[in-house]
Amino acid sequence: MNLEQMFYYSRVFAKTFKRGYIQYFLLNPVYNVIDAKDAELVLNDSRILTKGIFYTFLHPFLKTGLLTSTDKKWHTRRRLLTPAFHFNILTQFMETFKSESVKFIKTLNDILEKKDSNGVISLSELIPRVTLNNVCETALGVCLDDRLDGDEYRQRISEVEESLLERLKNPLMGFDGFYYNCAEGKKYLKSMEKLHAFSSGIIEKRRELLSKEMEQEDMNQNDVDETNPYRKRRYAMLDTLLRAEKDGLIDHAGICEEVDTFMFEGFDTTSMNLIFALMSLALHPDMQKKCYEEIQENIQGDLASLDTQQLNNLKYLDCFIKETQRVYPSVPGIVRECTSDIVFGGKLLFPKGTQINIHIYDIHMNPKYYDEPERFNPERFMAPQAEKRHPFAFIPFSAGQRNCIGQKFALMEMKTLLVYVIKNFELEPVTRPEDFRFHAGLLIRTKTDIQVKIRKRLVT
Ligand code: HEM
Repeated sequence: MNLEQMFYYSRVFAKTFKRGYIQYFLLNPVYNVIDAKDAELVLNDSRILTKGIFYTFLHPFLKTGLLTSTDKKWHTRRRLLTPAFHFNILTQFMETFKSESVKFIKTLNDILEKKDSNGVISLSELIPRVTLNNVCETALGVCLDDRLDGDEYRQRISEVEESLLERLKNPLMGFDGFYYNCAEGKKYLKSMEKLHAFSSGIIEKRRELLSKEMEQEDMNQNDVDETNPYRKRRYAMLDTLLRAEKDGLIDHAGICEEVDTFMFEGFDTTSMNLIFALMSLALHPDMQKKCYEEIQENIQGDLASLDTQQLNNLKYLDCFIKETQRVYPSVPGIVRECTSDIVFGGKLLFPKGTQINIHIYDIHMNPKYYDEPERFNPERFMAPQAEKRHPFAFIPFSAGQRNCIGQKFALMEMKTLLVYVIKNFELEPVTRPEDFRFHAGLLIRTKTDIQVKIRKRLVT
């Protein structure tokens, strides 16, 4: 079975079985969750915080950073890193999100000015550059340049994903002994070297910048939060880790695994979400118009003073992004493993080793929670419809203790870019959902290049 068929048959199973169903992977039972009630039981259960076997395939790349670690290590790291995503820190990132958006608008204008331009742009090519720059400049505090080539990094990430997908296609490849002796496994380890060299370059650069900054500031006097002088000041993600290293709370290897994790989790997820949001805006001119009018109503003047409060006032845009995440969830499924025998609701026994595959995609497409689930309709996220819905029927960022630590970051970043694009351009469709098929993988993927046509917006 190829990866497109794998994606397709998972959907067929969901429609056929309606509640959960069981399969086997590498001799372990896999319980497939396609209902919000079951997802709630699993995601809220503190006995099931360990990630599934599939995540061990990522260990040579991410080692055991926040995404892949478990037990005490995960708790300690999550506690250490949570303050780095506090609202006060995120608001400081607005300036970067805005300047990256300005650069993106300039790129689009340059494309339009080219003599033979027909205004068609490849979102799949352009958007990942913006999101990788954003995560590097904010969470990691480093600008990409010739020494740190973002295009090369993205190329290596695609190779890693391809090698990992080979393991999904062929059950024999699931066994480490077999995989790492095959050409595919060797290629995977080779790509690792380049990726790790890239993240080490980032850490080295930030270490240099930080020590200069620390020399300049009087730590004892300035190391407090202005809003509460009794609390320690918060730092962005990599600075938090470098400071924790000084206090002996993490070592260099630990910092490397977290930087790899945040780069991997932080840019492609947001890219896919933005790509499908822009495609959906192009496909639905009426919704695009509503977003534009809302922006005009709430954000007067130019966008230089755009702030988080103004973004929060854009209620329709928020629903539009949610609907994009429902129909095109960047992470279509997540897997947990039972590390002991677990009984659910007094009747369902999951033996130790059971993999629990939570199909976010199928939960979002479940007609029990969404009328005409295939129809793209942002209004379904407005009150009172949204309030009546099961809270686990919409889980693009997962939920419970191991939910996405970067969700507020991602939403702020996406809203900022969308406001800039909608204010400056009108979008027309080029790629339509019927032109592509998804394939199974870590993220929602299609082989088709996703394109839209842009036209400069005439201010009326
Ligand atoms: C639209 C964008 C995003 C989506 C849809 C998304 C989705 C998710 C999901 C579903 C998970 C759970 C994964 C699992 O259990 O296997 C997750 C975890 C995680 N995400 Fe995100 N994510 C996004 C953006 C980000 C960003 C921008 C960052 C960092 C800057 C980030 C960092 C992480 C990390 C570190 C974890 C692991 C958390 C833990 O296990 O404690 N994500 N994300």
